[in-house]
Amino acid sequence: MELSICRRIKWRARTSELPIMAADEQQWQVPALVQELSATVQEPPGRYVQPEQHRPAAAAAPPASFPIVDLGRLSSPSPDDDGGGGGDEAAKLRRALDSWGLFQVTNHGIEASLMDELMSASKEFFRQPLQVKREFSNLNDGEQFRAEGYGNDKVRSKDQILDWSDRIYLKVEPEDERNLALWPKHPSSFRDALHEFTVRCRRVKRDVLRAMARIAGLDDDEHFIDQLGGRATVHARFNCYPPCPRPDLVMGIKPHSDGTVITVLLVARGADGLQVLRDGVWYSVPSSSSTHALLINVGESMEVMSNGMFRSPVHRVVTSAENERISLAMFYAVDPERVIEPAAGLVDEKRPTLYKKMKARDFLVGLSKHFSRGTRFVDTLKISP
Ligand SMILES: O=C(O)CCC(=O)C(=O)O
Ligand SMILES: [Fe+2]
Repeated sequence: MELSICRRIKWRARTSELPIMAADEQQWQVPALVQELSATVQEPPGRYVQPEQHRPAAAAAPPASFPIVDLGRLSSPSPDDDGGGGGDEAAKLRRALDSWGLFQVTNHGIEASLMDELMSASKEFFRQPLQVKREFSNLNDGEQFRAEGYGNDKVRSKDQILDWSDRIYLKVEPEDERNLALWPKHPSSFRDALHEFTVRCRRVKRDVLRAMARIAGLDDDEHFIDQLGGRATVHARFNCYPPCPRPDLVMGIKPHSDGTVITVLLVARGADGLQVLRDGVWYSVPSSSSTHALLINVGESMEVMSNGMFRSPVHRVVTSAENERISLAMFYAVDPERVIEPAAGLVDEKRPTLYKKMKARDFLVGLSKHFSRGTRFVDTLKISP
């Protein structure tokens, strides 16, 4: 009884933006949940307000040529194949990789109904009362942070500007008892839909990585897939961006590039807000819900493995005063015990090794530090010519 009251008090402290108290030095590490703030405040608290130079000014309109790749055609080479596999689609993918590092895929074989079901189950999860969501909190005993679970990202310093979003972060592969224990049990459709989506996404990842190996000119189509290793991890990150009374002041997620090999992104119907940086300009990524396309973006591990041939794009999410945004990012990462390094086939006299190699486990540690600062970890691995 004592213990449960104590936990409740800690949790209450977390749900309102209390001033930092000397009596509780750790208070700043446990900020409010943004859903709670969204329902109660007229102005975002100071910790969420970006300095003027980082606020989201209006983004440029998306160019009409934003890349869309037909995955079915990409993975079944046609007679007019140019050697890159998948004919026209491979050429489109090559252009997408050279330009944006981010593209939509259609004809990916995942039913629209499964995608819709997973998005509605996620919405339903976030809509539940706090005490239900709390069962999956990413805080042990209300204060000890762990990556998996429901809540905020780790707060690393008192002056860190916080993102206007809450998230559920789950390890979906390897799918074992320990990881499954952290998956939400409510709503009842959540687990089944996530499991099914995880299984169906494997093929999407495989086909994209094969096509990328061919485009890179590697002898072995399976190179990038093999580099993931036997104990490769897949994390699912469900992002919830509640409406913000001042979208001009905050970031849903601050600029970052993903640390993955690739990320597969599923966005709920009609949810705008994702932007990608190119040549110093922010572009809105078109919302793809009507076509049930998936978005794919190159991660920093791939940037290293391809020796800089495929660049990982910096992206961010801006919020809206009216609409909530829900998205799911599936992060495909290298087995933590393996080393991430440029493919030997992509290193020669003309193109020397551009990135230092690093054990995937250490890479992850570096990444999470840089994520909270809004800087690119992969830049620290660059070898100057
Ligand atoms: O919500 C989105 O569309 C993007 C999310 C994202 O960039 C991430 O989770 O890494
Ligand atoms: Fe991202």
